[in-house]
Amino acid sequence: MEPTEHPPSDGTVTVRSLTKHFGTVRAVHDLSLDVLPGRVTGFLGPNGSGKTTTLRMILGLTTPTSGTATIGGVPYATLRQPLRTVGAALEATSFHPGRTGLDHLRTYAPLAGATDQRCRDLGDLVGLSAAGNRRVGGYSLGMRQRLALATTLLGDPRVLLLDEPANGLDPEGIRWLRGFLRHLASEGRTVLVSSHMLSEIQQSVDDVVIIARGQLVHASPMAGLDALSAPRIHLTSPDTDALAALVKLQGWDVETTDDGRTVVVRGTTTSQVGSAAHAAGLEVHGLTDRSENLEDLFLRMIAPPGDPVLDHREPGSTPTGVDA
Ligand SMILES: Nc1ncnc2c1ncn2[C@@H]1O[C@H](COP(=O)(O)OP(=O)(O)OP(=O)(O)O)[C@@H](O)[C@H]1O
Repeated sequence: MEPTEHPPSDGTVTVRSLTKHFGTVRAVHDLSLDVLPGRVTGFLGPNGSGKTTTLRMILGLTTPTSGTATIGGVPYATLRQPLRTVGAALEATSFHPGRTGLDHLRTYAPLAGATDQRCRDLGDLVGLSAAGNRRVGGYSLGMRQRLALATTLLGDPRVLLLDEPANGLDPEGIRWLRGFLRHLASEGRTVLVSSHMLSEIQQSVDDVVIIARGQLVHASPMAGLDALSAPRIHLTSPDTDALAALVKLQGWDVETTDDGRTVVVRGTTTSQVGSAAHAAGLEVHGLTDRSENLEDLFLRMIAPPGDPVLDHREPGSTPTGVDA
């Protein structure tokens, strides 16, 4: 490797108030986030939520309406050796069908300063060694994804931006990808992986950024999202204030809904709350386990405002910044 143009730790991707309008379509709106080195960050959102547009703006392929995106403190366009700094895979279909996988890597190798040996090593690394001499036109979608990944690594970049890399991979392939992304982050790289499915990436990411309709709805370490989906019990009572005070006294997390009629308790079970209320002589009219799994939580976060089924937001919930 030639000397890099930034200190090794400086692979942070910083997005500030990034906005993109395509005519009347508001693709990305006032988006701010930090993607940190040494971690895998999941960039989640439903179809059309603005993930690809954001990645394209980070890569200087789409001009923002307003806001900034930098890599190691500078815009992509001003990087001296972009392919040695950032490896990006935006789609897995733009390969010449007549070329072999290995020849595809060889075509891009000079731009990234990679040797022929590195092309062969990368083919092996992504599990394409046997297929390296076959024409890409005959590759499955999963094989194309592996080839796209190998291409992003040609310049040994510090930052990887991967748009839906799990698309088309079989379960074994997804498991392989998880380990591979973790390995890349353990080498100190910044790894940003987009997906529209939480279940696809939840086991492989350290941090999670969720967007919907072009806007940030949640950003935290994965553990923060796990904590939000912790058991949740709803209690109704003629005296919610006394009930909330009792629950607080027990050391459980408590919130009261905006209408003041329901106390939401976390970190305990229905029987424990019921017993505590009974022992304190408090009247309880309703005691319901409203726990939700991670997928439900994700669906609720990305639901359109006013969705009758899904839009029952947490009391006091607001978008947060990644605070790892
Ligand atoms: N070049 C363009 N011209 C007009 N509208 C666009 C353009 N590119 C994206 N959009 C619109 O911007 C919005 C965000 O699209 P984008 O592709 O960024 O979403 P995404 O989250 O990547 O979706 P998916 O998961 O389906 O790939 C969509 O409404 C899309 O139709």
